[in-house]
Amino acid sequence: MRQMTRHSAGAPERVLALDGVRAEADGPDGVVTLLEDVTLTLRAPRVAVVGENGSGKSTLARAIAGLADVAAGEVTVHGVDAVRDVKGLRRTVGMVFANPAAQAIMPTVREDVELTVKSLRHNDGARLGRAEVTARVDAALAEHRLAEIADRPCLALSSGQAQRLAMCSVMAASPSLVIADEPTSLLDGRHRRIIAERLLAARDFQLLLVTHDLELARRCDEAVWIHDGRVREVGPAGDVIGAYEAFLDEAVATEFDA
Ligand SMILES: Nc1ncnc2c1ncn2[C@@H]1O[C@H](COP(=O)(O)OP(=O)(O)OP(=O)(O)O)[C@@H](O)[C@H]1O
Repeated sequence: MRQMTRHSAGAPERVLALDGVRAEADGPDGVVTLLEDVTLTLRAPRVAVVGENGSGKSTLARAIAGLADVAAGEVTVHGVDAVRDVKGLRRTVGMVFANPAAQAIMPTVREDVELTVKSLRHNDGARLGRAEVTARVDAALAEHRLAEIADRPCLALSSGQAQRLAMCSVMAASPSLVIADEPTSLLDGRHRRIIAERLLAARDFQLLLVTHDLELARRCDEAVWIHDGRVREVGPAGDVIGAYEAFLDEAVATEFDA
């Protein structure tokens, strides 16, 4: 098989860097700041993002994927300017959203995966041949245990099946950064473990995993704790998750003492 342009050969070093990032949104009472002064340099292959509800984790993920209003600062994803180079970013980043129902574009499962595979190019810019597209789609469907429901309408999928399809379509594009926002939240026990193992075992992309599953987060190499729109801690996953758990224990204890 020929080398695909989106695989890592000749790709820049996998560094995810944010420098002084402020993200904003238009609220009912004017502009609100969702992230403030976020500066991070992440080189680890698997990075977890943790923090309480509303702390800014999804906003951080969206800022890296070019989907948030970055009002100040720089975001660089594997050498691509994520604020200005939308086309380059599309080739580099794959994002699995927290709400997978919003992610499927095409009528059926197979067509949705096929849409992604058809967008791939060989190093020389050539499109994939029909047989190659079919082979890749079949392989992706089998890998994500979707082959049996390949011809089912996307709108008829259960939440967990939709989440697996979202993951399959994203992975089929061979992005060098996969951002997964709560990718296992809707899955049953078996598929939660399968998807988690696959994400953690992967070596052909950098993973940014937004999760409330602290056991999963602990298994990443590095972690970022977001608190109130700012980076509270960043470092080895065990250390950061330990500090976050201690914070949660204290918060819960205070709640019951009051
Ligand atoms: N468009 C918007 N307008 C106003 N506020 C917003 C907007 N988008 C997000 N927010 C607010 O920004 C904060 C951060 O949201 P975000 O979705 O990033 O949190 P999160 O850490 O991912 O939370 P969760 O764990 O609940 O998914 C929240 O208080 C949210 O209500």
